[in-house]
Amino acid sequence: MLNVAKGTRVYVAGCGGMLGQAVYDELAARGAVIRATDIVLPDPWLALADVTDFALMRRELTGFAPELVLNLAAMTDLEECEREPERAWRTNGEAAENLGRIAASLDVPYVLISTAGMFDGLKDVYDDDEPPAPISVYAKSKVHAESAVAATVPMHYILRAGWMMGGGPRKDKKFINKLFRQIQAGARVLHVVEDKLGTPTYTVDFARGLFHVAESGQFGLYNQVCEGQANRRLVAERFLEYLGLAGQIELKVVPSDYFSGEFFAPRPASEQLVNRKLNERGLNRMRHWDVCLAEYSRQFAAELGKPR
Ligand SMILES: NC(=O)C1=CN([C@@H]2O[C@H](COP(=O)(O)OP(=O)(O)OC[C@H]3O[C@@H](n4cnc5c(N)ncnc54)[C@H](OP(=O)(O)O)[C@@H]3O)[C@@H](O)[C@H]2O)C=CC1
Ligand SMILES: Cc1cn([C@H]2C[C@H](O)[C@@H](COP(=O)(O)OP(=O)(O)O[C@H]3O[C@@H](C)C(=O)[C@@H](O)[C@H]3O)O2)c(=O)[nH]c1=O
Repeated sequence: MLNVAKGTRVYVAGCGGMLGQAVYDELAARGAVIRATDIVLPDPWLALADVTDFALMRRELTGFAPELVLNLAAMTDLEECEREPERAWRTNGEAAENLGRIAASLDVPYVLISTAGMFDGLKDVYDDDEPPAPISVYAKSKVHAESAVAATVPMHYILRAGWMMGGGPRKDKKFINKLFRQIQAGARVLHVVEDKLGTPTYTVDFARGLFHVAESGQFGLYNQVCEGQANRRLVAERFLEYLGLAGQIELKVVPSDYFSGEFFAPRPASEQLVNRKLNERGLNRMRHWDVCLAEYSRQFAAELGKPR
């Protein structure tokens, strides 16, 4: 059985983003030998490698001789995916499949990160075995990745995350940092939707859980989200509270139509997941999202105190 510890060789594609930071930190804490690559290089421990270049990735992986391959690389801006569907398809779909094939040819396990956002949202909560019904280019590309990897890579783990929170003010590209940037710019009112339901997922917990699953030898597809469920308004409310700004900044609830210009990609009304399989197999290491948000918010509170 794989034990990710001192000296274990781990290749991480797409490690320059939100989740990449937490994965790198976890691997570094374990003393693993890491090759972390991306197309953006915000840190010196990253090297350049584009996952859509099959020949390059084959050289990368063969040369490094990993014991485990993680693929975090994706286009995660849903609007960009709608605008550039071919690039989204190549990056999120085809490249995920190709990396899996290379890992399989090297006879090592492959971890692919997938998303809660691949359902039509007509149900309230989705467990691991619900058939996907993607409604956006992003979601369709991720469904392709899931099914191709499941069909062609024997030693695969596919882990589905929900609304990701992580990476801090420097790397977080999603809801928390989008709110924070408005706060930093002096907003006294934040407009937030209540008609989108999801399961926040803290990258720190996700990374720890990922290695726990990858060490289990129980290959397959898993939902891996924080405990509890939420809507965007609730997350914003708790975030303001943890920043000590409740009462100072107004939260105005608006329908999703309010954002139809900025966030024009279709998003399901619900992308709430439950970790049924992780629970059944005793592999669930995820805390409640609110506990995680309290912890995560400290990075933003510290930033508020700094001179700009
Ligand atoms: N963020 C979220 O809310 C969620 C994310 N996920 C999944 O989690 C995984 C990790 O994403 P996350 O860290 O959150 O998002 P990020 O966008 O922060 O990280 C993804 C990284 O992949 C990079 N990337 C894009 N294209 C390529 C390429 N061709 N070759 C190599 N790297 C590339 C991105 O660079 P660049 O910034 O230039 O695009 C980025 O640095 C992804 O598979 C994503 O689909 C699942 C659910 C929710
Ligand atoms: C900035 C802002 C957004 N919103 C809402 C509108 C919209 O529904 C949503 C957009 O925020 P985000 O960009 O964080 O969310 P989004 O792009 O929907 O996040 C998705 O990312 C990809 C990668 C996934 O895999 C999905 O599962 C999902 O997590 O938040 C507000 O309500 N108020 C605001 O001030």
